[in-house]
Parts: sequence; C-alpha cells; structure tokens
Amino acid sequence: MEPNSNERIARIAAHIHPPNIKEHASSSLTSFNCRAKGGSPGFKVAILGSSGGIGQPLSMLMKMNPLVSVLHLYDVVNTPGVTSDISHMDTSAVIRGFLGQKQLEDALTGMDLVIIPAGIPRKPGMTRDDLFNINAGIVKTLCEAIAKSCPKAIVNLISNPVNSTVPIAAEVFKRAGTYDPKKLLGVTMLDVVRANTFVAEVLGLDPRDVDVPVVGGHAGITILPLLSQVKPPSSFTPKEIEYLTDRIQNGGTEVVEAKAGAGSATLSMAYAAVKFADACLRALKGESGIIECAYVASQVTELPFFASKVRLGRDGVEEFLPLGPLSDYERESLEKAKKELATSVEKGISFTRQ
Ligand SMILES: NC(=O)c1ccc[n+]([C@@H]2O[C@H](COP(=O)([O-])OP(=O)(O)OC[C@H]3O[C@@H](n4cnc5c(N)ncnc54)[C@H](O)[C@@H]3O)[C@@H](O)[C@H]2O)c1
Ligand SMILES: O=C(O)C[C@H](O)C(=O)O
Repeated sequence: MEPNSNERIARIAAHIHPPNIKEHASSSLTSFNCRAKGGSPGFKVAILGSSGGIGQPLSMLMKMNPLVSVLHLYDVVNTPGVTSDISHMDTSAVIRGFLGQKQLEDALTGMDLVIIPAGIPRKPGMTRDDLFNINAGIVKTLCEAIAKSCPKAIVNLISNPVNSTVPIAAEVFKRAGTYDPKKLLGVTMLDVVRANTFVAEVLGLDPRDVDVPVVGGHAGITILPLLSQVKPPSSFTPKEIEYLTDRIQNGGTEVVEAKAGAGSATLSMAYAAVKFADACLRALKGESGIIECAYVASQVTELPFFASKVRLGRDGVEEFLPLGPLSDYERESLEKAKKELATSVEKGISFTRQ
C-alpha cells in the first residue's frame, strides 16, 4: 500500500534531523531508505576516501553517471556532510554515507566497482614514494575489507605511490584467496589526460581528438608517453619530444608546486578517475572495444606489473595490447623506467611480508 504524504514527510524529516546527529553520524544516512529517485538499474559503486580533495569531486561526478544506481561514500572523516550535500543532486543514483572503520564492511557489501583515492597527498619537495609509509597501510586495510565484503568487485586504485600500492593490493588479495589479477587496476588515466592535453597544445588540435598511449608506471621516469604512436599520426622534433616527455612525466609535480603545500592534483584527477571508472562500467555492461591504459598485473614485459593499453570487458582486463613499435628514444626510456618500476614493485610486495 502506498504511504500517505504525512508518513512520507515524517520519514524524510527523521532523516534530515536524526534524534542524535553525533551518534548517528553517517548511519542515519545509511539506514534512510527513501524510494530511489528514478530507481534506474545500474552498478553499485563505492568510493573509499570520498571526503578528500579527489574524493569529493569524484563523488559528485559519479553521482552524475547514469550507469551508477547506488553510490557508497566511505571515509574516516566528514562523510555525513559530503553525503548530505551530494544527495540533493537530482540524478538517479541512490547515495549512502559510511563513516569510520566500523562501517567499512557495510560500505563495501555488494559493490561492483570500488574506487580508492584514500591516502595522503604530496607536498612540494616530496616524491610519490615518500607517501609509501602512510598510504601502504591505508591501502592494505581497505583491500582486506574488499577481500571480505566484495571479493568480485573491480578495484580502481588511485592512492600513491601507485607503482607500489597495486602490488600491495595484489598481495593482500592473494593472502585472502580472492585475487583476480584482471580486476585490480592502478589508475594512470591522469597521465593519458595530461599527455592528450599537452600534445594537443603543441599540435594545435582539440585534445578530444588526440590519443597518446602512456605506458610504464605512475611516477617520474616510469611515466612513458609513446609519442611515436600518437593519434592522429604526428611527428615531433627532438626538442618537442624532450619538452612533452618532461612535461607529462612531471605534470603531477607541476600541480604540487603550484598548490604550494595545499596538496596535489584533485580536480583533473577526479575527472580522470571518472573517465576511467566509466570505461570500466561500460565494459562491465558488455560494451565492446573499450581500450584504456592502466597499471595492472601484466604480461607485456618481464615485470609483474606494468601500465599499458588493455582491453576491458565484463571480467575486467581481457587483453593486453602489445607495446607496438618504439622509437630509439622510447626504447632507452623504457629500460630506465623498468629498473625503477622493479624496485617499487618489490617494495610493495615486501611491505605485505612484514
Ligand atoms: N593515481 C593518480 O594519478 C593520482 C593523482 C592524484 C592524487 N593521487 C593520490 O591520491 C591520494 C589522495 O589524494 P587527495 O588529494 O584526495 O588527498 P586528501 O588528503 O585530500 O584526501 C584523502 C582522503 O583519504 C581519507 N583517508 C585517510 N585514511 C583513510 C582510510 N584509512 N580510509 C578511508 N579514507 C581515508 C582522508 O580522510 C581524506 O578524506 C594521494 O595518495 C595522492 O597522492 C593519485
Ligand atoms: O603528483 C602527485 O603526487 C599526484 C598524482 O600522482 C599526479 O600525478 O598528479
């Protein structure tokens, strides 16, 4: 039987003004069960670290994604506010907030896709590896919970240093007996987004018409743009190659320095994360021909993890695309990148053995 309008209003009022807002915090948001706006079919997505610089715009943009039916926002701070704010957007995804470790399992249960931007960002003068000591532990804890509550979910890992956090996540899942290498993807989309933008500037093109493969990893010289494979086919002078490679490899540092202590890239990262998550969801839905760069357990080189173009499907990574013909400059750069990557991968794996 349909509730009458007084019942509906009472229910909504109880949600907006819960009896004890401090104690209820996000659980009042979690348990509030109003009729789904639109109630569209779609995927269940959790964002871990949703109150942060990346987390907030990412949550907002995912609330706008028509492929998302349920959006869970989890953080150790501020989720009631962020959830309340975003819940007023008139898009169809149903949103729920979860605060603190006690609610982590509830946040993850039943999720199809988990996006992780939790962790501290760089300040000027720091490398991404300087974040390892704090972020390694955060990623480990979150992945242990994923293994328990949604072991079949696709994981998009953003937390730095990605070159090491993805191997950490893999080890955690292996120990839990839930590891599916096809479903764990380190997000390197921001490198591709930057490469497309900077190359388009040099070529005088619309960035939407440019496609630059970026392989290797996500830190300094491990970020290797393949400028010889730019689409549309383009040639660059040695000076342009040097300028573009340096700008793409140091795009993150450029933002960290400009923000002068207030963090690293958040808005462009949220944009890139949504672009990548959307590709994963379209692939989950069965759309074919979805090819993106990502840092994954890989067979493309001798390294156990490597970023390259992969074809995404219903099960995550379905095919590794070959690196293709490289220029002499790219071949040399690849050798240097592989050395650094090997160290970062080993560091991640060793962390889980402590
Ligand atoms: N992969 C990439 O291309 C890329 C790009 C930009 C930033 N990053 C990385 O993303 C991470 C987040 O950056 P940011 O600018 O959003 O930082 P931020 O400090 O603004 O936000 C991080 C959020 O994580 C939360 N958090 C901390 N510990 C947590 C835990 N145990 N569980 C859940 N949430 C937790 C914090 O409360 C905070 O809200 C950093 O490590 C940064 O280096 C990666
Ligand atoms: O540079 C950083 O520390 C953040 C991120 O990895 C980026 O590339 O912007």
